[in-house]
Amino acid sequence: MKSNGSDLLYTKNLFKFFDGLTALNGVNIRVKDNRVTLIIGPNGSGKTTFINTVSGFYKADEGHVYFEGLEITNKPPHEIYQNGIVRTFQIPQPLKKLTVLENLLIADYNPGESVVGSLLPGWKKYEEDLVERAFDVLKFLKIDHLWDNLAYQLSGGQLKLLEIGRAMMTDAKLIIMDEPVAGVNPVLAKSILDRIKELKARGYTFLIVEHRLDLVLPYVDYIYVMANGSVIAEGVEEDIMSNREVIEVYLGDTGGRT
Ligand SMILES: Nc1ncnc2c1ncn2[C@@H]1O[C@H](COP(=O)(O)OP(=O)(O)OP(=O)(O)O)[C@@H](O)[C@H]1O
Repeated sequence: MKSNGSDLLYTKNLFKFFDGLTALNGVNIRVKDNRVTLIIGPNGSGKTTFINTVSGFYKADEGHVYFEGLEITNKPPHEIYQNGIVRTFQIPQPLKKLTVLENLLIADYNPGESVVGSLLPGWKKYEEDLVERAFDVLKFLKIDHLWDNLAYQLSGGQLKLLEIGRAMMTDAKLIIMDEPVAGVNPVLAKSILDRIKELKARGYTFLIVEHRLDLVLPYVDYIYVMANGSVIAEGVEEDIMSNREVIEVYLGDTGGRT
C-alpha cells in the first residue's frame, strides 16, 4: 500500500439536515493516507453523522465525498465498502451467537455460499486460506486463544478487537471507528490502540471518533474539532489543545468529560 500522506478521503462542503436541524454545516475534512485522523467535539456536534455520511449510511444533502480521488458521494454502503472503506459496527446480536472465528470467516466475501461456488475446484483451498488468514488476524490481535468462544462471552474491549479483525478480513484501506475505546478498561484500551498503531505501520488509514482524549491523543496524527455541525479547528495536538475556541466550546460543553 502507498503511504505518502496524500488525501485518501476528503469532503467538500458536506451538508446533512434532519428536519430543519443542520447536523453537517459545510464540512471539509481530509483524511491523509496512512495516518490516524481523529474527530472530536461535544455531544451532538455531528461526528457520527459525518462518518455515517461518508460511509454511505446517510445521504448527504449537499456537498461531495472523494475517496482515492474518485467521487463516492451518496453511493450505497456496500459499494463504498467494496471500494475499501470499512466502518466498524458493534457486533449485532445474531452474530454474538457465533464463535469468534466464525465472525471473522463471514466478514469476508464468501463464494462458497453459493452452490456453484462450492463446486468450484478452488473452493477447498479458498476455505483453508480463509481460516489461515482468520487465525493470523486473531494472533495479531492477541485474541487467538478465544477463537472458539461465542462472541457474547467476550468483554467490551475484546469485542472491539473483533470488530477490527472483521475489518482486517476485508480489503479495507480506510477503517472508520466510532469510539473504539469507549467503556473499555485502560489496559485493553491501550492494547486496541497499539494494534491500530501497528496496522498503520502496515499501511492502513484510520478515521476515529473518540471522547477519551487521554488515551487516544498519543496515537493520532491529526485532529478535527467539530461543534454544531461545523469544523471549528484542525491541526496537530499542540495546536488543538492550545486553541481558545476549542477549550471554550469543547471542554466547556463536556464538563471535563475528557
Ligand atoms: N437519524 C437522525 N435523525 C434525526 N436527527 C439526528 C439523526 N442522527 C443524528 N441526529 C442529530 O444530528 C445532530 C448530530 O448528531 P451526531 O450523532 O452526529 O453527533 P455526535 O457529535 O456524534 O454526538 P455524540 O458525541 O453524542 O455521539 C444531533 O442533534 C442529533 O440529534
